[in-house]
Amino acid sequence: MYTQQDEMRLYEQAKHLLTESAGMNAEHAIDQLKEAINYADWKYYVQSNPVLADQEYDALFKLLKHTEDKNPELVSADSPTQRIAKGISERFPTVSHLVPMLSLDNTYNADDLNDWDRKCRELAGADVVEYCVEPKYDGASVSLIYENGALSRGATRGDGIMGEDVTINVRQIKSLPLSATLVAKGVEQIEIRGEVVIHKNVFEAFNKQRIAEGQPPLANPRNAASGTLRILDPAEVRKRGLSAILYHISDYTLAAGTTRPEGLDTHYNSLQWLYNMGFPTPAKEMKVFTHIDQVIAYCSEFEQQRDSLQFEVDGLVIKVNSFAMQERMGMTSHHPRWAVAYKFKARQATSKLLRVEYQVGRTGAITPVAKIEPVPIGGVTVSSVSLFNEDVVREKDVRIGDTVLVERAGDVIPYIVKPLTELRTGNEEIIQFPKNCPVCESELEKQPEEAAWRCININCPVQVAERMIHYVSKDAMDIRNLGGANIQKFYEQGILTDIPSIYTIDWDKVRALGGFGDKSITNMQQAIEQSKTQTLNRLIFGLGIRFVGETTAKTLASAIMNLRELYDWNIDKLISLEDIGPKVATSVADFFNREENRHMIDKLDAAGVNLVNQLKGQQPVDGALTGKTFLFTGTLSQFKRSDAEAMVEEKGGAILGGVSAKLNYLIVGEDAGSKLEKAKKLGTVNILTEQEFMELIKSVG
Ligand SMILES: NC(=O)c1ccc[n+]([C@@H]2O[C@H](COP(=O)([O-])OP(=O)(O)OC[C@H]3O[C@@H](n4cnc5c(N)ncnc54)[C@H](O)[C@@H]3O)[C@@H](O)[C@H]2O)c1
Ligand SMILES: [Zn+2]
Repeated sequence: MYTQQDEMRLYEQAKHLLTESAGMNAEHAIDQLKEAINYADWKYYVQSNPVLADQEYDALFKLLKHTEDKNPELVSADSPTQRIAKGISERFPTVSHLVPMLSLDNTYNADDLNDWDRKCRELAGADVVEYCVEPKYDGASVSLIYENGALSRGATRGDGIMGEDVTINVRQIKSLPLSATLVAKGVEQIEIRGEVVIHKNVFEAFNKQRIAEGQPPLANPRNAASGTLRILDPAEVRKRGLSAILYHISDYTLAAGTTRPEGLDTHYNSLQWLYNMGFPTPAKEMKVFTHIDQVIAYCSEFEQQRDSLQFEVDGLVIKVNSFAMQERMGMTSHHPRWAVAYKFKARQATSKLLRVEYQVGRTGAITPVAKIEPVPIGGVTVSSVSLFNEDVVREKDVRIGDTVLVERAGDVIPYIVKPLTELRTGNEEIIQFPKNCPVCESELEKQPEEAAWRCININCPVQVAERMIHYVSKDAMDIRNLGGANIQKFYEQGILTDIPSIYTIDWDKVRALGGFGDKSITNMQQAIEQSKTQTLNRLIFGLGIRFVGETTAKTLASAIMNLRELYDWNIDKLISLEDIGPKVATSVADFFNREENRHMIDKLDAAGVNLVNQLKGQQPVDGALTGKTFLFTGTLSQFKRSDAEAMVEEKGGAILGGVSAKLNYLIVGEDAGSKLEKAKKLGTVNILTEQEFMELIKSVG
């Protein structure tokens, strides 16, 4: 349909229109906009592979609408503002909708909503209009027909008049009832509309799989849902686990002599009515308000929770609640006048990848960072995006000069969803990973089973600084006041050189730097002094041995009396400890074999830092949990893992490093993996949720 040249030209045209359409002659602007929007629609609806971010598309659409409003004589019947997008592929038979399936009008802020409310009340001829507000699910719309109580047809929206008949795929959606007690209510036929969606977790797993198979990841759950709904193999559709949420009754026929079922008077009641029959509707999520101010307040409140929802929601839909009023208000050829979408702040944008920089971390791992043309996304300007490691660069096949789709969702750091390969000119450069450390020039190394290239020079300046920052961090030696910024500064000035030098800081030099008051110096000195008596496990963690996290550090600490004992531990002996596998054992043995590390430990010892396990040899705490063993797995949401472990230990319980016959309790958070599986297989472990764990702790007092 479009050649690659067309694609490149139209993309450039779209970008150009977004920034420079102001001075254009209206007729020319309209032609260009129509062309660009038609192209974006085709990519989006037919190929399920958008080239523009939604807000870019919406901005073009608005521009077209605005230009046409000012020049009504230039509006043509084929304008995207006059119809629903082209959404029909040739894969499925087409069917007509009983009632046109329209799009929604969009609003982006309180002003837009106020305008809409004013128009609404005018059209409805009422001072007060009741509004029903519900989530705008980001998926693919479907129309379902139930005849004599049974699901008889499922269709996509298509162009709004005709859709694709995807009945067989719709039947694979487990949350949709194949039959319902409609006949008993006198309903012979009903058309219900809703959104086919994909759970965020399912989407993530699906994209991982695609990447593993060498395919580009999909841009968002919406494209995944609409793509899946149009796969030709129903078994595959079933496997992908689609869900559906129904939000509208568009048509119904009653059996002769039946009166309208109670509930079919307002939107709110109709969705409750469906819900009570077993249909998945937003019955629990929707809210009714009588004033637009309440609607506006609810919209901004709801936007805050967007990340905690199971499904992607890109806004809220506000609907006039009364069916009689809806009828009076009618629709345009594009959208009903009685409903409007309030769209959340955009999270995606397209930009150009300018170059790649390489950062060196504490363990020497090299992280490629893409520098992109700055773009605003969700309220901040993004110009740097991590590419994580070489594998990710290769999997996504991003190149310098590529146009890339960037996403920034909530607290998640921005990432590149995909390069827009259809826009390549041929001048893009494959990203060449450096062979040498960008800081110290040492040759980089990569273990076959690892994703990251590393600088293994222990004296590499960035690593030295990062190691100190880790050493003082809260979960390690907890030296407050001496944070990352100070360490960086002292290191640059030669006041700090390595971890032991923290204990021999020349405070006169610090004073000479300026900017440090007596109080802040005293605070730092005290915190450093206190760190000398920290427990051995914190010291081991603070040393920054690769693969040694807080839990492994505890395991190691509790196996010894003095840190130097580890000099003699070989890999076999280390593996005999709970939760320590060959990878960790090799790293630990290697660390303690190195002369420079032993030298560092000597210096810490000389500075008075505790190397002894003071807890060992003491009677274990006698508490309600004495003799009981615990392990935490998955992402905990109610408490920090280290705090929960401390609670167990305070009551005499022990933390194990892995699942074995010795384990009594496994506490599972979100996304628990192999440990949970193993515990289930063993059958002897008590598996607790976080809530159940808290109850257990409370019950033992
Ligand atoms: N990035 C691109 O290149 C590109 C191209 C075309 C379209 N788009 C995006 O798609 C939008 C247009 O698509 P659209 O016509 O589907 O409009 P839309 O997504 O803005 O809103 C309409 C749709 O919302 C859905 N919806 C979800 N929850 C709903 C609820 N509770 N009640 C009613 N409807 C609900 C329905 O499927 C309905 O058709 C554009 O605004 C743009 O954001 C993007
Ligand atoms: Zn280096």
